[in-house]
Amino acid sequence: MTGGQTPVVTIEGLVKSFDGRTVIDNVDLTVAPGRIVSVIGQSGGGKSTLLRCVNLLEKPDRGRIVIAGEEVFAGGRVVCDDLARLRQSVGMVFQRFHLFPHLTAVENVMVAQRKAAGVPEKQALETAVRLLKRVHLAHRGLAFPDQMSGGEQQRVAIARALALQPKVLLFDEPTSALDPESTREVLRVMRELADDGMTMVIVTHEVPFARRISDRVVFLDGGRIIEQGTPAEVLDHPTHARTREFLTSFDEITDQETHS
Ligand SMILES: Nc1ncnc2c1ncn2[C@@H]1O[C@H](COP(=O)(O)OP(=O)(O)OP(=O)(O)O)[C@@H](O)[C@H]1O
Repeated sequence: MTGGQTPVVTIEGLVKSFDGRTVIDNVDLTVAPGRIVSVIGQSGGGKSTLLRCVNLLEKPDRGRIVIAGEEVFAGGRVVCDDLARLRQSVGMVFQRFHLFPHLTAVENVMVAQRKAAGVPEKQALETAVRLLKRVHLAHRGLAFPDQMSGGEQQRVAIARALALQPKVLLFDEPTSALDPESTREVLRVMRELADDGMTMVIVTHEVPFARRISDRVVFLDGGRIIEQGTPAEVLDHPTHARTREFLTSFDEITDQETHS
């Protein structure tokens, strides 16, 4: 339910193929303001491709995408006249942080604001300092990426995305390259963003985290949404055999880790 508010993300009948192989197969998805949607599923199920289509890093074959009321893809073509502006509205946090290695944390958060949004230097600096504080990195502003842990780098990447005042943040497995301590730090920041009302779509293998944070969980398999619902519906009472299989394999991995 969107409660009458314009959805931040609307996807209708999305189709994407690579080399004649369909990897997103007629997907519909709506994300209302302030909602957290987690997308789970087996490797290769199309989760990253789905996210990358939302901000048109991948061009879909068919379907319709509307971001905050503005149609950006329809009738098989991009209808957004300003992709840079779209990518400000639709922030993305990747598995590997993609920071500039020759820039400090502060500079990494400033650079997108300066280049993409033309923000004056003083204002970009103030925003960077404020956002590094928000991700609990006030003390690391002058560090370069290779002097930071993976969790610190990922939090800088989150601050960088926030600096462009996105309407929605897309997270593509943000913790899968991190150790447990770094994972905890990043998940804490994501939970705080959720508490502050940020709209988020999260592709994750962290099922317990998805359960805690999400309003809705979507199970994507073979490019199709097999089922979706509240975390309790999808994770505790899955109706589809593929979802049950996925969750069982996940439980087995967790058990092995717990007992090793
Ligand atoms: N640029 C590309 N060219 C060709 N095939 C691609 C491309 N990107 C993705 N694919 C294929 O599309 C399918 C879906 O990939 P995708 O990365 O979206 O899945 P995923 O669910 O995110 O997987 P994972 O959990 O392993 O990241 C895979 O079979 C993948 O090999």
